[in-house]
Amino acid sequence: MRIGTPLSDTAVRVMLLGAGELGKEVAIELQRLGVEVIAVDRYPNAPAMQVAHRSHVIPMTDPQVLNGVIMAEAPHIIVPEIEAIATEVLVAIEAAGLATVIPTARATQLTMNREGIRRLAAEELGLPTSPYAFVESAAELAEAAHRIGLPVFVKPVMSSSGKGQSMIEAIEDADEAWAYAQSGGRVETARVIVEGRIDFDFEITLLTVRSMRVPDQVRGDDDAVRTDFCAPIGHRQVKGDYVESWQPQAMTPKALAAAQTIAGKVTDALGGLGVFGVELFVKGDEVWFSEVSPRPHDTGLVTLATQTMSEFALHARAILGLPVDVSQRDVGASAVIYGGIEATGIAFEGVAEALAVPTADLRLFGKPESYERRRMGVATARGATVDEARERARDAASRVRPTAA
Ligand SMILES: Nc1ncnc2c1ncn2[C@@H]1O[C@H](COP(=O)(O)OP(=O)(O)OP(=O)(O)O)[C@@H](O)[C@H]1O
Ligand SMILES: NCC(=O)N[C@@H]1O[C@H](COP(=O)([O-])[O-])[C@@H](O)[C@H]1O
Ligand SMILES: [Mg+2]
Repeated sequence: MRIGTPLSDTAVRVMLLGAGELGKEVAIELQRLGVEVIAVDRYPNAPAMQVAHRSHVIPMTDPQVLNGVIMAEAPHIIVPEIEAIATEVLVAIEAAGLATVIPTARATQLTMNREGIRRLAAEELGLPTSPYAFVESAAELAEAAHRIGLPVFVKPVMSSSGKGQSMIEAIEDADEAWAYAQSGGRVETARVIVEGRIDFDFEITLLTVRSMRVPDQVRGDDDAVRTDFCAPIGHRQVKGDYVESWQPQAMTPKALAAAQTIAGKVTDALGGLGVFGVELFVKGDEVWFSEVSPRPHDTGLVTLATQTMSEFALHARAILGLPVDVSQRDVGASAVIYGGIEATGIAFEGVAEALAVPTADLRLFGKPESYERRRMGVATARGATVDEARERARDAASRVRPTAA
């Protein structure tokens, strides 16, 4: 793709739908390449808005309003960033040839809803997954949990970062899990997935990148797309939200091959260009598909410290049709900094102490409002071993103290 001058007739305009911490890093990478960036989210001063050329605050789940903003801005490329968008609008925009949706409108629609991607992966592609059922009431939930076998995970079909998610170990807890799922989704829907627990040794995100082969003339031809895999990222989740990640995660050659095969099949089926975060459970040589983000993944924040090109740089390059380099340079880790308090305009104490940890770096996202379990920043570090890097990242993160103004 030819890149023009931002804010002129030749500009390449990219619209981010969702302007959180992941979008902020993508926006910075696009800015570096001279792309005009428009950030959209549900609240003002979202992280990516602070580094975009302009921004819009709209309910992105309202089809009419979303369509209006897209029509007014006429972006060349639309980059969905969060699991709460009226994706039917993107389908129509793509069908009318008005913009390229990353990776494709269909992929965005399928992955926005756990039902779409789970049925594609398990029923169409035949990939191994946990046993599952979709239910629409507390009674159906209890019945499904009984059939699948306890413990089960209960999640709203449209949610992310563990919102509305719980694990139940007794049928009596079905009512509470149902109510929690209803309150926690990013979008109002009564549908819930019930999943049997996979007893894994560890879980990974396999960042998978679909990009154009060079030379550029072959654009438009299906064979022109190549798939690359980053080194596997290991992570630890608490209450369905990632708290720590590291790269690489050691695994057997057989498990790695199986992981790449699964990721290849899923991303081929979704199509388009860009980074995908393929979430997998691993036990010995065995691998299960969990879910996939058709965009950079939160656990992939570690790549800011480890790879030649972070997952955000890879996404920016890939969506512009530019070549990518997925090589890992260093062993590293990331650790999340939660708000811990409910307040607006908070301050961060201990930043100097955190950055005094060898190899440590920080991202403070600049979210205008903090709450207990809101991710407000992340610490990264490198090390001679994964253990050393994890220790350093955790140490750095723990030195940062969010405080009310
Ligand atoms: N069926 C399962 N078996 C075992 N663990 C599970 C299962 N489902 C979820 N988990 C655990 O909960 C975590 C979060 O689940 P999941 O990825 O489905 O939620 P999410 O809300 O989409 O989170 P995110 O948006 O951060 O990816 C998983 O990474 C895993 O640790
Ligand atoms: N697991 C998905 C994920 O990490 N998404 C990231 O979190 C933001 C929402 O944060 P918020 O809920 O604090 O506004 C999203 O915009 C995205 O950057
Ligand atoms: Mg997940």
